[in-house]
Order: sequence, then C-alpha cells, then structure tokens
Amino acid sequence: MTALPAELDEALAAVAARRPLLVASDYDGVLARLRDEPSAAVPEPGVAEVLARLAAVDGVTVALVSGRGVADLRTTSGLTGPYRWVGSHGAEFDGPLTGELAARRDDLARRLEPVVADVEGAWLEVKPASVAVHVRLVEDRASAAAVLERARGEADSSLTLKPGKDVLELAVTDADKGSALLRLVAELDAAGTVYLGDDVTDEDAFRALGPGDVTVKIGDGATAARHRVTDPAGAVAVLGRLAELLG
Ligand SMILES: O=P(O)(O)OC[C@H]1O[C@H](O[C@H]2O[C@H](CO)[C@@H](O)[C@H](O)[C@H]2O)[C@H](O)[C@@H](O)[C@@H]1O
Repeated sequence: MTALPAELDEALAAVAARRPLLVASDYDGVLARLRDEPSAAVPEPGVAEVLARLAAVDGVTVALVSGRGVADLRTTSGLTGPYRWVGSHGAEFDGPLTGELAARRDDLARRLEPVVADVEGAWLEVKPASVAVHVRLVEDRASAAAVLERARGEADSSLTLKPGKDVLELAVTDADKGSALLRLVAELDAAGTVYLGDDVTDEDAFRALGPGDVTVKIGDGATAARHRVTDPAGAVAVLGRLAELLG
C-alpha cells in the first residue's frame, strides 16, 4: 500500500476521533483513473471494499460528490451502498433535476454542436445540468484549446463555467461542490470532514472546509487542499488508513 506523509497520517488520526464524521470524495481522477472514454472509468481496485468499510462504522457517512450526473455515476462506478450521492457538481442533491433546466441545457447543446462538429475527437456530453465539451481525444493540442475557447465564447451570464481535465462544462445552475459539501455538513451536523479531489471544481470543496477537516488533493497542480497524494492508488491508501483508524 502507498505510504502516506506523516502529517496526513496525523490529520487522519485526529479527524477519525470525531463523530458525526463525513467522508466525501470526488470520483474521476480520485476513485477512478482518467480514461479516454468516460464510461470506461471504473473504480480502482479496493475502492468498493474500503467505502463499504467506512460506511459501516457507526456515526460515519460516506458521500460521493461528482461532476457526473448521479445516474451516470451509479452506472459507471457500479458502486452500491448506503452512500449520499451528490451529482452534477452539487446541482443534484436531493434527486433528479427539473424539466425546465433540461430544456435550457438542450438549447445550450444545440448552440455548442457547431463548436465540436469539425474537430476530430471533440465531443459533447449532455448531462443533467450542463453540457461538457470534451477534448481529451483531440490530438492537436492547439485545436483542443481553440475548441474550449470557442465554447467559452458561447457562454452567457446565465451559465456557470466549470473547467476540468480536457473538458469545459457549461452549467445551467450555479451549484458547486463547496456549497453541496457545506449543505451535507450542516445536515449531518458533522464534527469533522474528509474530502478528496483532483480537479479545479474540487477547489470549491477544499476552500469550503475548515482547518480541522482533512482535505486531500490527488495529483499535481495548485490547490487549497492541506494534503496531497500522487494518484488514485494514493487516494485508496488514504481511505484505507482512515478505515483502519476507525476500525
Ligand atoms: O467530479 P468528477 O467525479 O471528477 O467528474 C468530473 C468529470 O469527469 C468525467 O470527465 C473526466 O473523466 C473522464 C473519464 O476518465 C475523461 O475522459 C475526461 O477527459 C475527464 O474530464 C465526466 O465525463 C464529466 O462528466 C465529469 O464532470
């Protein structure tokens, strides 16, 4: 198992003593390695087991907080369990979104179609509260950047831009992972929270939490998280160590 930095291990030991405890994680790039095709991003070995172990501890709630829609997250991850499922960057919190949002999203998708039409490898993912412009498969990186720039130009002030790894999402709500996490913390009256994330949209969650919480960035890049591990195997090691401490 990946060895954890001493400060991270100490922080996990401290938060493990608190109840109620919220253990929340982003999905892509954290619990699953990034893949060319989003539906191929299955959980890393050990993820299902460690989440189940954590959720079985009295006073611990496990939450999956993803940019994916909840239905997609459930299907792609194959995870089942007594978890809180927060999708669409926090817009799907209590259940599916309303039809009015879907109509705005479909109109947005129509406007974005020409942006990807002639660029090989660029494609649109139409999600519950957003349209994601994907460029991971565009070989020429200058063309990929140009597609994202053009998509950015299609955004009016009613939309929220969510940049990510080889993707730009245009969302029809202003929900973010930080507000969603704070809503969960309040609902559970959590005395401590652990959050793992790897991407730009996870920074809202890192910033929302307090100094006594444990925030872990997966991979490189500037971050507001207090701790870092290198890859999804490291994320599994963090969750495994926490399960051990709670055991
Ligand atoms: O918040 P997350 O759980 O990290 O979800 C963020 C986005 O993840 C997916 O896209 C990313 O992962 C794909 C699979 O590895 C990869 O092909 C893509 O380039 C990445 O941007 C998903 O497709 C998006 O809908 C999520 O918002």
